Amino acid sequence: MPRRIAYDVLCQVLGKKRPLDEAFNSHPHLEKLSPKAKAFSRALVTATIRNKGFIDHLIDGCLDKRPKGHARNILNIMRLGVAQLYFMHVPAHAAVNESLHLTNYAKLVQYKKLTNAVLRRIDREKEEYPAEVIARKNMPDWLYESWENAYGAEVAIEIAKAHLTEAALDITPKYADEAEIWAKRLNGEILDNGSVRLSTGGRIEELDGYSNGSWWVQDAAATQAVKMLGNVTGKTVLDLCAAPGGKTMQLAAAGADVIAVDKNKNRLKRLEENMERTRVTAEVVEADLMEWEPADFVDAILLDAPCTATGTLRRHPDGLWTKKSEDIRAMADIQGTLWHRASHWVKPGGKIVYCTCSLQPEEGELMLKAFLKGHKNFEQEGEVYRSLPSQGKDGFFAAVVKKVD
Ligand SMILES: C[S@@+](CC[C@H](N)C(=O)[O-])C[C@H]1O[C@@H](n2cnc3c(N)ncnc32)[C@H](O)[C@@H]1O
Repeated sequence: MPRRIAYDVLCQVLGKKRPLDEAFNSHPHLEKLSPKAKAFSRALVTATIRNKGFIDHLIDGCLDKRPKGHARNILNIMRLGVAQLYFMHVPAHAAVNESLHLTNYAKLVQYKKLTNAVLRRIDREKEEYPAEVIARKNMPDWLYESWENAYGAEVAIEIAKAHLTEAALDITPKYADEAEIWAKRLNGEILDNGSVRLSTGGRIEELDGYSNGSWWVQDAAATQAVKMLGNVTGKTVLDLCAAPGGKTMQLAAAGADVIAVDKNKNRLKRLEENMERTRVTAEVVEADLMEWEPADFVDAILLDAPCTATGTLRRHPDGLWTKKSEDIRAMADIQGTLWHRASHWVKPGGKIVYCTCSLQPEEGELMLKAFLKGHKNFEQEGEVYRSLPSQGKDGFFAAVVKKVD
């Protein structure tokens, strides 16, 4: 059963470009699995997607040509088999036999012999590959080349290598001076920005301090944007593209009067739940920022714009295969429009922090350059913030601009 679910989810993600979290969590038979089987199923499909480029390289080496149409799904069975052999420490006989059973489930029994031959050959020829080789093969060329262009070859390969493992779990304590307490209680370490990095496994909801809202999950890099606004106590801050509310909670906990705007109802529901749990308040507005406007000017704005999210692929490796290079231009257009609209809503002397969790300069450094060129009534304040997964944080960009008149 766990492998069947992994197979179904893999077909959904690679075939239908459905997000992994959504496809996995909505699988109709998920609740029939024990917690252990559920964890195995999730780990298997994630390892397969994370290492798909390398796995396909091995499979392609055993095939004259890839099957077409529905038969293409046999590749997904082989992929899951190779992932078990290479990345899941499953004994070879179990990985192969379970994959052969899957051919019945997938109505692809005519490929049983081929699947057996491919998996046995890959197991026989199994060798240790350098991390660089696996990492590079896992990255689509368009994406890897964009990082080479932006950060140079040495950094690009380090970024790719960072994607071989899952990202750490960072939490933001509601009160900054409680970082030490939570680091001790949750067996974590305090990072240079004040986040606590957890080594504890298990369900987040069951960890000490979660249910009473003493902290929330937020990558260390993502905490930077709010900090760049400086002291927000008593200031009215528009939190644009706010859901599910990581930065809303940060702003509200720091004493700002927050107006949190987002157009996604479901994500706003999560924002409301998050605020209730952490006992912070904000005015919540469900609206499309392409049309909505605030009633008054505000002291400051945080624009956490929608983006390609190529900085969070360690957590969401499905993005490697669901995103395309054309998405960058489309996102940059939206980001430019949102930033331009926001530029009308801040008081003179007020600041806008623009941020994205993308590694693409078009959505970060180049977007800032274009904004400054087109908005002479704003000037950049301080240095930009740019983090990379190779530094152990999500890829993130943030810049502050100030309205000068
Ligand atoms: C990067 S996420 C925001 C994360 C959030 N700031 C946090 O810290 O938890 C981007 C958000 O932009 C929202 N969004 C995208 N386009 C929008 C629009 N035109 N109007 C309002 N919200 C939009 C999405 O619904 C999504 O929740």
